[in-house]
Amino acid sequence: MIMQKLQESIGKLNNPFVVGLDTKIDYLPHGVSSVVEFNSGIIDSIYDVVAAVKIQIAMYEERGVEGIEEFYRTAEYAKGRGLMVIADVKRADIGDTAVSYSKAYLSRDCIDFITLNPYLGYDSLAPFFEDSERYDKGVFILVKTSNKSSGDIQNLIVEGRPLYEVVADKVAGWGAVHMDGGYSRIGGVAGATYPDELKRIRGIMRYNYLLIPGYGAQGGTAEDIARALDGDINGILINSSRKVLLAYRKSNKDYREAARNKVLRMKEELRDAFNDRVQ
Ligand SMILES: O=c1ccn([C@@H]2O[C@H](COP(=O)(O)O)[C@@H](O)[C@H]2O)c(=O)[nH]1
Repeated sequence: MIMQKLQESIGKLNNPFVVGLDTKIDYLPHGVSSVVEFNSGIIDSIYDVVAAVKIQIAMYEERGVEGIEEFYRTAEYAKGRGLMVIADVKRADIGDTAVSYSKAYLSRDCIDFITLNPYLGYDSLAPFFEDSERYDKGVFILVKTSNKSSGDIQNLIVEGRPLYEVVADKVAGWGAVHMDGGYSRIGGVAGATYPDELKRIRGIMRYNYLLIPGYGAQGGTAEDIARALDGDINGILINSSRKVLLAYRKSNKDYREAARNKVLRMKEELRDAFNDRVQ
C-alpha cells in the first residue's frame, strides 16, 4: 500500500528529501543533449539516497508534445530505478472534468502521487480521492504555498482564522476516510518559507504527509523546518529542485556527482537541524 511504502522507503534511507526534476533546456550542461538524458543521469546518481522524485509538469508542458513525452519517459525511468514519483500538476476542476484529470494521472503506473488545488472545493477533488483508493495512489493538496504572494488569499481571515488553517482542517477531515496504515493518502503542501504556518498546519494535519517545497532556492532552511516541526521528522517530504539540478554550476564536478553530493549535504544539514531540536 502506497503510504506504507513511502514510510518504509524514507525510513530505510533515513532521508525525507525529494529531488525535483524541474528541468529546463538551459539547465543542460555541455555535452548533454536532451532533458531525458539529463534526468536519467540525475536519477542514476540519487536513486539510492532518496525515496522519491517530484516532476513539475510546467517545464515539460512548455515544450509541447515532445516535452510531455519527456515527462512520462522521466517518470518511467524513475519508477524503473525504484523511486516513487510525484507529478506536480496542481489539478482539480468541476466534477466531470476532474474525473478525466484524475484518470489521466492516477491510473498510470509511472505516477504514485499528484498535487491538487483545493480552490474549487470537495466535488472537484472527490474523483481523485476515489481513484487514490482504486489505483493505490496518493495526493497532496495545496494548503499554504511557498511563494511570496501566497498570503494574498491563503492568509485571509475566514470565520476568525486564516484560510490556510481552514483548508488544513478540511484536508485533514477528507483524509480521515482515506487512511492507509498510520497515514492518509490525502496529504498537504506547506512551504518551508512559512515556518509559523507550517507549524500550525502540522498541528492540524497529524495523520497527513506534508510535502514541503521552498527549501534551498526559495530561502527555506533545514533549521526553519526543524523548528516548525518541533524536531519531529516524521510524515514529511521536503522538495528541492534547482539547488540539486544546478549544483554542478557551483562546483567543478560532473552534474551527476554534484547533484548527489548536494543531496547528501542537504541530508546532513537536516539531520543536524533535527537532532538539535530533539530534547
Ligand atoms: O507551494 C509550492 C508548491 C509547489 N512548488 C513547486 O516546488 C518546486 C520548487 O522548486 P525549487 O527549485 O526547489 O524552488 C517547483 O516545482 C514549484 O513549482 C513550490 O515551490 N511551492
